[in-house]
Amino acid sequence: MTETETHQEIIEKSWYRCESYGLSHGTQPDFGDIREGEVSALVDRHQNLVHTTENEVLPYYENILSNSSCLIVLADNTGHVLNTWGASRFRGRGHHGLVPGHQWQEMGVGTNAIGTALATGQPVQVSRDEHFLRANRYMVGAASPIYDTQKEMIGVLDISSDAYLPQDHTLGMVKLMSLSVENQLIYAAFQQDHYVLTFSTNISGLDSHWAGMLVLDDRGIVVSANRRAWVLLAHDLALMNIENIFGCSFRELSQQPPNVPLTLRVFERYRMWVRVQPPLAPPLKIPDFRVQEQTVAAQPTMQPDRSSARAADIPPDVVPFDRLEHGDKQVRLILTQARKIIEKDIPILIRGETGAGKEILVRSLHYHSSRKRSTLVAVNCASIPTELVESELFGYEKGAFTGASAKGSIGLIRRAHGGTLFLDEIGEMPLHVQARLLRVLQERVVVPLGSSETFPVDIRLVSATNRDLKAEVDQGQFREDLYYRISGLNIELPALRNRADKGRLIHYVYERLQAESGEPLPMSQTVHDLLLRHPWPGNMRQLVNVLKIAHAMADGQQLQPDDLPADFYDDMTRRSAGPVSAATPTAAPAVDTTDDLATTILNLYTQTGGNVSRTARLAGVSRNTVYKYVRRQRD
Ligand SMILES: Nc1ncnc2c1ncn2[C@@H]1O[C@H](COP(=O)(O)OP(=O)(O)OP(=O)(O)O)[C@@H](O)[C@H]1O
Repeated sequence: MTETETHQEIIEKSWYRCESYGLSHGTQPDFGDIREGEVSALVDRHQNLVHTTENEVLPYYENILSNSSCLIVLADNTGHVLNTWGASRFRGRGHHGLVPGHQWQEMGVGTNAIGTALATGQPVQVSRDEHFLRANRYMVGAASPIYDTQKEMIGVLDISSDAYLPQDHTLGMVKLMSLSVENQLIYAAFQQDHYVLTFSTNISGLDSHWAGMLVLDDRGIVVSANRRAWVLLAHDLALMNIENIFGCSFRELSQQPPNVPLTLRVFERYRMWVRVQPPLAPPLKIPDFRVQEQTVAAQPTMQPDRSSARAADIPPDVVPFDRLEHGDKQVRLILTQARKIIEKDIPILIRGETGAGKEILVRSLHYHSSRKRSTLVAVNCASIPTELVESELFGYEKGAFTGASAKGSIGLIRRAHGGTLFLDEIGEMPLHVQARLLRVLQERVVVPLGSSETFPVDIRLVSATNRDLKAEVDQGQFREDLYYRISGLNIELPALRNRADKGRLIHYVYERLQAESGEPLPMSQTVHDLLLRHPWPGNMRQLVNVLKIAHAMADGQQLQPDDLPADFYDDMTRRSAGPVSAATPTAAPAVDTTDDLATTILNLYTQTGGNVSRTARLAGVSRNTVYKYVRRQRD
């Protein structure tokens, strides 16, 4: 939505969308069909958000809300209701659909406050006749999205009622409540060991949810900020030094008593009231140059896990360590080794085919290490243009070269200070950059481009490659001394097709996907067999993509072979025509056993109504092979 859009335009656009979804005014709402057991798993995954709303925000509105007949609804960012509070009269109308587990996206329910706020990313009020479906026209709703510090929408807060709601008042209140949830999430994540600076144009605003909020580490670097701060300061705040914002030294600011606000000029212009709250507990270590915390309001998307870290705490891009392996002894061994080594000052080099899960492994390793509170900086050396690799990695002084930012840059290596640096596709690093990296690893200091100053760094280094680096050393394309520096522990992550736990791993990935989409879908035995037999040249990445496509194609029905994409079968045909891949000389045969193949072919043959050509195409075998197995079955 653009800022200039009127309310009427927002509603009209939403109605258009509803028409394009094939809805008509008489359509009955479709709230999705999440099963009862899954509702509690859904709520569990968002317990931080639910808890914060219930305990930190709603009590402040109790007086106002207790006299009205409205219902407060919290939904996640897919429109699933997580919880409701308030009017029992309204709540009593069981048919209204505002109950945990029901999904309020426009696609199923038409224009409505939650769904339209989700679709536009903006607060919106939808009055009775503005609902697209007649079935919803008994109510009025006002909803406002909730964002995390990465500006990702994590949920929606809504006030709905079947009685009259004063429009401005209710929309204003729900906006304020969503800001309040955002602020509370930031507080909860940082107040223990960070400085929290609040600022506002007037002194009374300091206590309101409209105040800007900056989270500072103990050097005065901004590590997080609320949405108001971005609006009020209109600046890229990440990693800025507070001195550059308020023109006042961090020492001075941090020594200011928390209950005595002061006025300062922002960017040497506007005056603001500022208050600084020191950490509740003094920091144990001195972090440096941290990027924005990923833990704030992170939305875990996985099933409850068995690991020591609670699933609800694990960010969505981290696979719990004990879910990386599901019964493959080789993988278990390398995981055990890597977990021990990451705690020592020994670099790890991971070799593995593309998409085998190298980065996922590193994220999990970092997250389960003692450095989890510090930053993991993942750099794909192949994706940075050659001429920029050096400045990106090592940083630069202001004005170090034409086109350099006026502020200078600290570079990715220093960003990982106190944490982990992951250099993916290290084989792609140009030779002159390799020499510079070697010096950093030997001397443990970074010298930015155009500078003579040295900055000490404390990093754990993990590198990854899908090339044979030893061979590259022999050919003079990779420095031998660097090779030995980065390969303290050398591990090989096997290709998916060669993993002994392939079946269980496939199921785990599928379970994650179902949990993410909130739409459970059984998988037919034939699909399961086909997945097991596939050569997976793109490994885990390809598996995830294939499953996502199949899940979308299945339309809520059991996954069938026809739901799998065409190139999935192309791979199988290619494999049956020749060796799996030249890059995997040690590859085990992709077909697990002849029995599996026979079962798959016979199942497909039955499902296609005895169509030999389709069976051959779906199974990735020749027509003769199909005849052979069918005949064998008959005899
Ligand atoms: N153990 C796992 N469990 C669930 N999903 C996984 C796992 N490993 C990998 N994936 C999925 O596969 C995708 C690719 O994994 P990842 O990026 O770690 O591969 P990679 O080996 O680093 O690839 P490349 O060599 O291309 O950089 C991930 O985004 C994730 O979706």
